[in-house]
Amino acid sequence: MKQVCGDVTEKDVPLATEWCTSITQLAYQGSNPSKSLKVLINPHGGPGKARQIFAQKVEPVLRAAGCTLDITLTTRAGHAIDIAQNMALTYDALVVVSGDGLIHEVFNGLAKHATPDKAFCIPVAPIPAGSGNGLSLNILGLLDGLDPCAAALNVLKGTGQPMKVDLFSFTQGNQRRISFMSQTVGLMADVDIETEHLRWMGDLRFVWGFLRGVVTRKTCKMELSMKVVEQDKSQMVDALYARRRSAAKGAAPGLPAADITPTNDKEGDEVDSPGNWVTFEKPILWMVAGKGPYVSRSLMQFPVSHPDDGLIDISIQEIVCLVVGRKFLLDAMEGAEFGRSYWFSSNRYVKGSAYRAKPLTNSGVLMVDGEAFPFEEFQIAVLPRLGTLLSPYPHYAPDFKVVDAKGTMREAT
Ligand SMILES: Nc1ncnc2c1ncn2[C@@H]1O[C@H](COP(=O)(O)OP(=O)(O)OP(=O)(O)O)[C@@H](O)[C@H]1O
Repeated sequence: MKQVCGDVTEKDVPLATEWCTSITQLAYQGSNPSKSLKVLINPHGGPGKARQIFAQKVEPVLRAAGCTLDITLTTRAGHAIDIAQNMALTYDALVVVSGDGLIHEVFNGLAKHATPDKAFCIPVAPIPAGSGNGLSLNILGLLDGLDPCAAALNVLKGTGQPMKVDLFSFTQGNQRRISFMSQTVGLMADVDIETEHLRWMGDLRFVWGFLRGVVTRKTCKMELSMKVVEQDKSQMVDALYARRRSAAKGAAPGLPAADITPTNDKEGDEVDSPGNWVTFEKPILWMVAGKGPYVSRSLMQFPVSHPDDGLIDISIQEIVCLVVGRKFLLDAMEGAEFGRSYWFSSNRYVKGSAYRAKPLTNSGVLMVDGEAFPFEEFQIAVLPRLGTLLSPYPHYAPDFKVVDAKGTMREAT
């Protein structure tokens, strides 16, 4: 018998091959690591290191696993929309090396695809290379969410069972866009826009912008109409953990026609969604609505969010007789990365199936998924389970700590 290596003979080769295949299957949790991937890289995202991050930390991992890569460097804003819109539906996943802005473009491109329902079934996998990287943090958690190598492994392992996620239909005038993460007005939106030029600072720009906002402390006047489904904070925490345990899955209903124009009739809904309409018209410091616990490493904005409950979490920071002063805002920074502000009584937090927002002043900032939009009336409806993500878990990765009777934060059980 011919020696192959050391004591290994020809007859051992089939056995060794079978053994290697089993190890590979074990390592990749039953998913085939050799994938066909469309890769989008934004060379100008965040601190501008996306190209190096991909070449040094991500590409070697994907190539070693035998993946076929079709790589495009985006050359302008809007480029990723065009690519996703015209993409062949033959890829196993769409890998996005950037921050959340490019992910926003990708989902909007998929919505314009000739066959959007099929296009939305191609899973999207973020590789963190922007400033906020909220989606990556939500999929991989605080520890791994900013690690490009962990994100590369998620691409190889995560396609076994992609995670369905709700998206939002954002309508303004007769324009419809897809939002996947957040809509923000007031101080938090000012923070985003006023620190655009500080992308080189990475996510520290948000902390700097918040401190600056505390000094200027402007209020914001909006009329908010929310179709509220749940508003009891303790029950929302209980539901979070119950749902994580069961991680229920259902069928994706698809993208409704693009012309769901808003109606002014509060009784008549453009979508058949649950809940009761509630109107809120007090001056506020900010309103942030969206999905996914983290919007950046320093802020767990929606700690009780579920990927696919068909609802949007809405957080309104009220002004209560000037109690919300500068000291309060500075205190609010402590524990913000663990969602401590969720428990503040001045943080009105509800889950709804739709909402409308109408600015009552002429000037202000509206950010959608971190991108600036006209400060005008808009409407949001949830598109249940339309998006598909690669994720190691069937739920968002970050844990939410609860506050006990003594005000100490602890892990929820
Ligand atoms: N080649 C390019 N030149 C200029 N802008 C680009 C280019 N490619 C993409 N963009 C734009 O850059 C915007 C921001 O990109 P990205 O999300 O990657 O970074 P970021 O905003 O720093 O990160 P985050 O959204 O997580 O804060 C995108 O919305 C996109 O419109």
